[in-house]
Amino acid sequence: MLILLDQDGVLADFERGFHEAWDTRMGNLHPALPLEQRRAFYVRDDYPDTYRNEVEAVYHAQGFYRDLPVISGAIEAIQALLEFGHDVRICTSPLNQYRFCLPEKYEWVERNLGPDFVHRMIVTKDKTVILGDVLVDDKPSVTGTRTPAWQHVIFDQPYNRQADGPRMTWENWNAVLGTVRTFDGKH
Ligand SMILES: Nc1ncnc2c1ncn2[C@H]1C[C@H](O)[C@@H](COP(=O)(O)O)O1
Ligand SMILES: [Mg+2]
Repeated sequence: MLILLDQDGVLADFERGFHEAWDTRMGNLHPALPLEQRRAFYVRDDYPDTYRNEVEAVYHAQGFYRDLPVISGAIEAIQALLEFGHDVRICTSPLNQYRFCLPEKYEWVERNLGPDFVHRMIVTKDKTVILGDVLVDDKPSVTGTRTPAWQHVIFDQPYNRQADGPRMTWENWNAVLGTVRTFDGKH
């Protein structure tokens, strides 16, 4: 299978990175919301409007994307997927404020998956134009200009539990991906 893996919220722990950076900068005024209480996909939508600039300043800051921790189990699962013979690519959308986000996404992949994996990165604002059998993504609804070729498998996070469809974690990935149909109609 051609497997597209989203980066933030699937491989890189955006939530933990945000939580720690927010508590360092702003914790004395408004403690970070515990992950289990996050409900909106965009973190800014779970904080009071008055803090919108401060929320954005956290993930616009230099070093934020580069230093995100790895989601537990992701690296081992990718190695296993490659050993099974799957074609694994990272499919990620940069922020419009791309100055630090874009190069740091590449740095993150080089640091955590090795320099060869950088060749497997697909950076796009519209994931629906990318070919694949499956897109594993934490966003509850991935939309764009086309009808996607891939099947969306939701990577389980507290803020996407309202969405229907197959859900994956780095514990159950083998069973969930086993249910995905490929372009040829084969499992
Ligand atoms: N939970 C989020 N809140 C705010 N912004 C987010 C969140 N998750 C991702 N983003 C931003 C930052 C990323 O650069 C892009 C999407 O990245 P992707 O690798 O496609 O998940 O959106
Ligand atoms: Mg994501």
